[in-house]
Amino acid sequence: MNTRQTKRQPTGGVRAPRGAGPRRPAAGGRAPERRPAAAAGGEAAPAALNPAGVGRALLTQAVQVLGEVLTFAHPADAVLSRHFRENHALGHRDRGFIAESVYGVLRRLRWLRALAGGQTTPRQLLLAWLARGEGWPQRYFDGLVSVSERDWLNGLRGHGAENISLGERADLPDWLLERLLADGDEEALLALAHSLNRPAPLDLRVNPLKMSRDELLARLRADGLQVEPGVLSPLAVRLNRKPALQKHPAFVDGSFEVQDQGSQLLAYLVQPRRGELVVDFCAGAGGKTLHLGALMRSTGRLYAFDVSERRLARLKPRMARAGLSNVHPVAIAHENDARVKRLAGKADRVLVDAPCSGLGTLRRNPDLKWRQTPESVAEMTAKQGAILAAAARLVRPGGRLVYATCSLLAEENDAVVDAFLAAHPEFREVDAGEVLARQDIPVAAGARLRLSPAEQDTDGFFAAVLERADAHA
Ligand SMILES: C[S@@+](CC[C@H](N)C(=O)[O-])C[C@H]1O[C@@H](n2cnc3c(N)ncnc32)[C@H](O)[C@@H]1O
Repeated sequence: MNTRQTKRQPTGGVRAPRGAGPRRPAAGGRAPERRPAAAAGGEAAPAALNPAGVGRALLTQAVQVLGEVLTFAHPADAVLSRHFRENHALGHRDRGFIAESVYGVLRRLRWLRALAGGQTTPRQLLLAWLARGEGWPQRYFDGLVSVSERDWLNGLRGHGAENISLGERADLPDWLLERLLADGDEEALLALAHSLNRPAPLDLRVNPLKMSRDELLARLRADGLQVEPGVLSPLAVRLNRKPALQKHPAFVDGSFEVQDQGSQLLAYLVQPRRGELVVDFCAGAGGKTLHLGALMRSTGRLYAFDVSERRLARLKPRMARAGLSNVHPVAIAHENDARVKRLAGKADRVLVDAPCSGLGTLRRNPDLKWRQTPESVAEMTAKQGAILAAAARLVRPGGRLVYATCSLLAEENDAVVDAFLAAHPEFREVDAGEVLARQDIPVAAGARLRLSPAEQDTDGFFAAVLERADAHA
């Protein structure tokens, strides 16, 4: 189940430095500066480090973590977080090397296996990633690998793209490839797959109750950060790097949150007004709740439902930091809980940010493509239909219901909405693109919002806006 960009990141920052601090050879083949011994976190001596600053011990550690991640028993970010907690003396760059290597292999796993051929060990996958994905020249491996590994790596370097299947080039399992290729456009599929294999940028959402976007931009620039206003969401700020921001005074005082720009558009589809009764049905740790509460200027009542008490517990300090007094977190047992039914027909607006496969967030969670299965997706779609139907009962006549996922699969998106509309003639669909255009949000969204990293450089999102007929209509 996916909770999107609300997770604390494995390296200890608000966002992971996936893709930060490159250890590739610099352009022209110049090796990066050797870092000081003190930054090596656990390495024996600077002499043991290669020009990329990696020694045998660090490489072995990365292989060990990768081996655990590749069992797919736990999400990759949880495995990494645990490893870093247990090895708290590890320096920032070493954490970066381990996290980037693990995510690099996860992103390109099928391609790496095709290059390496046959059964591959985690160590072989990691070495193949460094040689072919990161572009390490042979001399970087001196002292790190055995003679036979060196010969094996040399063999890999000559391996081209011939005889590589579409699934290997796209780095997707066959079942997912088939679903995403439903319209047969291989070029579009590869563009999407490649965009999903790039690390995501870091987006912030300014809290309009605390400061304006221009103020936040000025403040971050004064701190030497390169920031730009987001092009989609009126509250978004995009950074070109991923600094650890959780101790930044403007984060601590609730002036901003970390939130993907695509995710920010969902609150504008709900479009809550001051004084209304609004329900965030699957609130989790409150990524969207905080945005909705701020758009309501902390007035009215905003219920934050979720079946996970643990996630709702993470919402509480965030609400306090954001200065919101209109949010009411409610842990429910299931979508038909009595605490839900009490609000039947009373809500002005309901958001269903449904539990989903999370396949739109592969830039951040590349292991999901290997962890999800057709069976897990089928289970999810049944749940989504049940949650949407239960949430719809809360909507008052004339009220609005927004269904959203961060999935790219039609069965979790259009199929759920189409089935709902067929069974609920009292609801009609409203054009999502028009709802956004009326708020001066320039997204060529279409009747149903569809965002993808290939098109908008956001996570993959889907949303449909539904309205219940007025009692007098
Ligand atoms: C995509 S996540 C929500 C993310 C959240 N809205 C945010 O912006 O951070 C889906 C959430 O649905 C919750 N969930 C799963 N089954 C549910 C149910 N039957 N009723 C309500 N929430 C449910 C999960 O616990 C999870 O937190």
